[in-house]
Amino acid sequence: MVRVLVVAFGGQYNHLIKRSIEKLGHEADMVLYTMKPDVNKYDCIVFGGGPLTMPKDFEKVKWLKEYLSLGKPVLGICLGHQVLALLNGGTVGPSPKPEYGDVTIYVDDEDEILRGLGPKFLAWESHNEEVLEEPPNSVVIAHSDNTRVQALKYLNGPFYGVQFHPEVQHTPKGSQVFQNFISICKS
Ligand SMILES: NC(=O)CC[C@H](N)C(=O)O
Repeated sequence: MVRVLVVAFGGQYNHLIKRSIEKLGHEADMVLYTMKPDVNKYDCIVFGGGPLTMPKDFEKVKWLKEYLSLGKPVLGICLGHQVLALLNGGTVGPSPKPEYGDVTIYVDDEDEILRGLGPKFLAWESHNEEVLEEPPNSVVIAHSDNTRVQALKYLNGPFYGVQFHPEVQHTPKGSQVFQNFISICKS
């Protein structure tokens, strides 16, 4: 069994991340980022979504950089994906075309985190900001018509980011993302 720490940023779907992981038979605890949760007893970490605006609020979440040096797998979702990108030297700012609702995601590289999801799938989106320039140590592995960086894989660690929400039922194949992440956590 894999033990996952879900770092919550106050997003309305954060508890669904915990539920998605538990449904797969694994353990997940959710702790608000302001509590600076101790990550020692967990195998991997998820950064959830939330109403913070990046990069304006980056100072508040900068301390999460500590987690990246531990070598544990990290999955960033929506805001969490934006935070992960900023921690790794990417650029985040207002979306030229914000997305809300069902969006088709095109898989550019069916890497381990998007295994079983190509060549395209439907996902739920809710964001006003996005990763405008990916970090130098990352590769864009999915895009949509309005957002160039829908998913990132990092080359400096087992880190992954998705702009869409795999945890809601409006993303029918979302559970596959968590299944893939759990497999990464196990390896
Ligand atoms: N749902 C979210 O996590 C939103 C993240 C961020 N505030 C944005 O609008 O892009």
